[in-house]
Amino acid sequence: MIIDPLKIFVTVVEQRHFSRAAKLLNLSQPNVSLHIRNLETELDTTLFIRSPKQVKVTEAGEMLYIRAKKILSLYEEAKQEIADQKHIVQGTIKIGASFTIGEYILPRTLAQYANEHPLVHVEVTIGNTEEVIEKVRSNQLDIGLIEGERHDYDAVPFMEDEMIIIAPADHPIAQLRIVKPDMLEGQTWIWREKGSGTRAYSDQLIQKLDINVKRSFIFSSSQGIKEAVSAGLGIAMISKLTVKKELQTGEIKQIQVSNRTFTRNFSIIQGKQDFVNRAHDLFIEKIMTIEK
Ligand SMILES: O=S([O-])[O-]
Repeated sequence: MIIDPLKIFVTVVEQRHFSRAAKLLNLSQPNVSLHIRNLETELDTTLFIRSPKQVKVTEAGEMLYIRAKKILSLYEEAKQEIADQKHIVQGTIKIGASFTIGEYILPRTLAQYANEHPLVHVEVTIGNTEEVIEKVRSNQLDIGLIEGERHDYDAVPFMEDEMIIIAPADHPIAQLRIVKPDMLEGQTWIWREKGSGTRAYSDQLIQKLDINVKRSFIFSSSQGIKEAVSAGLGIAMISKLTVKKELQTGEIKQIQVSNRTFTRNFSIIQGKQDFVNRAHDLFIEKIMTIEK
């Protein structure tokens, strides 16, 4: 089939090396060379300038490479459509999730999804909200699960999340049943890094409550924040989902600010792929129906 030589050709171009390509493809080097020679004969041109260290792609090779990538991608689409017609759910989906979603929501949802669709391969990348958005925008990821709502990326909310202020168990404000907003004045805060949904929410809150921060520390994970608060470093705003256990054990305390509750949404964004497979659609359906 023409697809195999094209796959081999594309791999040699990308690796700039016959033996590296052969290794990646699990073929012998003579086999790879034979396929390339056959292609050259068929097209009556030279595709590579060979040297012992590297191969250089000729102009004709560059032209073929661009078309070969398109042919291979169309072929994958056709394969997927045929499988979809037969109701076989397969393929790969690349999902990006913020830390809170990736560590506290996605594993359970994914376990159910993987059970229901055993032929789907899922790759998960965890990063902060801005990193996930950037990867979806540049098509490195198919789906992004982010914190907050981003109208600029057609984000669709799928779940509400409660944010709370936490303090070390022996902190003076942790001893009060209700804390007035002005009692949060002049505290030491532990923040997530800029770019995270948690940080964006915390910044808005500090602004809204119009309070001064005495000192702040930055941690780039929820785990780091929990540990820092429980060690007595300061107070923090965080998703309640991430501290359920610690609240139960009493290691850290939730601060009730007047009669306020703080909520935000988790949202889903999708890349602009030309072709969306059924595995992808079913995953979106699963996320949209997560038990709240
Ligand atoms: O990981 S976050 O908070 O965007």
